[in-house]
Amino acid sequence: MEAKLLSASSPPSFVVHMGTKFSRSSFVLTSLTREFPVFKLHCSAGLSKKAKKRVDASENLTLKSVRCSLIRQEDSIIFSLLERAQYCYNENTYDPEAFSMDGFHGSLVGRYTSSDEHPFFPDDLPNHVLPHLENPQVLHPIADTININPKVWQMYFKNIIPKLAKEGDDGNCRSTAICDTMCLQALSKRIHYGKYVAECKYRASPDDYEAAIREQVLFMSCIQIKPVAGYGLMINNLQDRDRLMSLLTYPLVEESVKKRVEMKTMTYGQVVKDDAFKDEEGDSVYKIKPSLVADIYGDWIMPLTKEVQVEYLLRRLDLDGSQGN
Ligand SMILES: O=C(O)C(=O)C[C@]1(C(=O)O)C=C[C@@H](O)C=C1
Repeated sequence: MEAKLLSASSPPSFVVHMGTKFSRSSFVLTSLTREFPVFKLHCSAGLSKKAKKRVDASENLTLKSVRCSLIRQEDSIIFSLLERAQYCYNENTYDPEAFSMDGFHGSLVGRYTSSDEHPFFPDDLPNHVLPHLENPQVLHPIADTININPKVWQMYFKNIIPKLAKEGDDGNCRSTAICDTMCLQALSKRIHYGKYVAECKYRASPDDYEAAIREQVLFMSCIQIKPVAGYGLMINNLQDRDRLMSLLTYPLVEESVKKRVEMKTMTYGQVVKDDAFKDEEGDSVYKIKPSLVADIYGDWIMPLTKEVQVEYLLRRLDLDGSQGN
């Protein structure tokens, strides 16, 4: 991958070019505020008319296979966090005024066409560069309307970066932008996998889920439509309100996820060179605190994954009674 840090005058921004043999495209990181920088994606190349239809036939939708995918994604998340942790906060990365380049309009190789990728800026998407890869429709079509990336973005810059990156500036704005992109994409993908998890759970126990979904939808309509007259009904449904969440929550699985990511972070993040890299007591030195990643999973990644599951399930039944797949 060719990577260059460029800058634009309109709008001023950070840019990473990613060239492939098919196209030359790039990625722009701009910032509206210091806390919550803004990525912008553009792409100029178009689809070839002769391109063959590409279909992904590899899907295997069972809770076991989806959980295997979540486990594999832990590696991407841990590695991208480890990469990001080597740089300081680097405020300039997020400052649209810090660099400028006349007439630049950046773009990134076509992403977000797959059902397991979610754009951070859906209104500003580039044209596809590569022929579209069709995924089998395994989710209810309502899945396309669920995108909680604004929360992922906020969580990353507000809750993860301050704990992950040292304060200060080491001048590596380009690498910082690339690492942020990798982290955000890995986190977003993992969290939105909640749609697949939810679909598996629904298919395994449709009656239980349907009852819990209907109760929750009823509870929500009570709050919205009859906050006072429906008070008694609300109290009854209050007990049911969390039924959907408790149905899809597996505390033991969550504990083992946290334990596993902590162990993986110890393994992948251990500084392995010679004794010089051990601290005074001779203990191992880690690039990031292993418990930090376990905490990020426990406090953010798994709760947001569950939020996606709830969002999906609430829309999974349409109220006319017709269902998806
Ligand atoms: O594995 C599941 O059943 C999931 O729903 C995924 C997940 C997770 O985010 O890792 C979320 C909720 C469960 O309590 C356990 C794990």
